[in-house]
Amino acid sequence: MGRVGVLLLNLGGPEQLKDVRPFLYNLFADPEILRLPFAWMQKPFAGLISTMRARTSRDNYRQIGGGSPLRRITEAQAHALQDDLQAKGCDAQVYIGMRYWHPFTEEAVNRIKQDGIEELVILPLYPQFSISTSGSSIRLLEKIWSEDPALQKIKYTVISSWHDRPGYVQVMADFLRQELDQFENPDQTTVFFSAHGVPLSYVTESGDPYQQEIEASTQLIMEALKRPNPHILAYQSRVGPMEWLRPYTTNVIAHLGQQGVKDLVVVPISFISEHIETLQEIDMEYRHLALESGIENFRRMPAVNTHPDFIDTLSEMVLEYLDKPSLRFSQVFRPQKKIKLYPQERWEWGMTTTAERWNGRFAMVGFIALLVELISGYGPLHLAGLL
Ligand SMILES: C=CC1=C(C)c2cc3[nH]c(cc4nc(cc5[nH]c(cc1n2)c(C)c5CCC(=O)O)C(CCC(=O)O)=C4C)c(C)c3C=C
Ligand SMILES: [Fe+2]
Repeated sequence: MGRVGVLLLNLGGPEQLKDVRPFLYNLFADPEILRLPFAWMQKPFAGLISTMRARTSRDNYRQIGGGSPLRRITEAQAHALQDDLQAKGCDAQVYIGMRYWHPFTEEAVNRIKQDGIEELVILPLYPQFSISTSGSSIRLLEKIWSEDPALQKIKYTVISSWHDRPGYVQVMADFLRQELDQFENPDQTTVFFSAHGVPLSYVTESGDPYQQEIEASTQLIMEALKRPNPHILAYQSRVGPMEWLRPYTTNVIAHLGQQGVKDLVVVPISFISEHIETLQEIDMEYRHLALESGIENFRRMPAVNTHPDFIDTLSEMVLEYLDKPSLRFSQVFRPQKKIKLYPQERWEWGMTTTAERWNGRFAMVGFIALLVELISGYGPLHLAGLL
């Protein structure tokens, strides 16, 4: 076996309040997160939306100490995984590649190259695959690989999804059981699985397997729990005006309260590390909503973070994939079709409907450009980095 590397992929999070806007810009500049009909719109829109969201987002990060703990936890996971692999006889180097903040994926790939890694296991730290998370990171790697012949010499494999790995399911069930045992009536407590949402069209139009994988994980965890608790699944963290996967966590919590549910344990199903969605959204916003709605005992299951059983699952997975035939970037799920936001049109001269429509669009672009400048103090060309 040549020099082995493991590349952990994650989203990244702002470490300080001043990082929030540029972090949001990176996130919204990704077409896998925010889909626009024309590529040239992406950067100006990312500038606009990141500026508009920055204040709310900063307030939320302020409430959890002024930044995301994601980097610290992912680094601790990487160290623990490296030690565990070593203990199992595999001398691997573990790297972290974040999609939207430091340490960026590009930095990790440079280190992998410098270290002369010959065999690489690529492991997204999202148990369930989504176009917007693992998919986006893998697309980026595919692009970096296609531009660098030195990388093409590395034997790599991708673990694109691990939502049904028995070790992951078991550790989630064990964590849930421990949390339930804190209640007076553990078997009657309602188990509330809360997953990060995605826009509905990702699933219905692009075939994102995310919802199906979330539902499968939920089912498997309940089976491994071997308890009779009522359980429900909902989706949190909706951003923007589009419809996202339903039901929404906020609606379900309020409804359960109205129905007389008193004991509720929230399981953050799509997260394996603590971050803003667990520490602020669930622990603060949803707790407040639950108590207001009549729920008396509200607890949240902690994320598995660096628990030895979880790290053991990760290292077993890495060792297994080193022995398997490799999964190439091109074999990872791709959207079945790009969402068409605008119908295809054929140009006609004269005062036709098509001309009217295009006039309207150009006027809208001009209006948005004006708004961008008013809100951010920079023109769209500045935000796009062209001036
Ligand atoms: C399974 C995990 C995640 C999915 C699916 C996902 C999709 C998704 N997210 C946004 C928008 C935002 N996400 C933000 C932060 C954030 N999201 C995830 C995970 C998933 N996102 C993580 C791990 C984080 C980082 C958290 C941290 O601690 O810093 C944010 C920024 C925070 C905020 O302002 O709320 C946004 C915005 C979209 C649009 C989307 C699917 C298309
Ligand atoms: Fe997100």
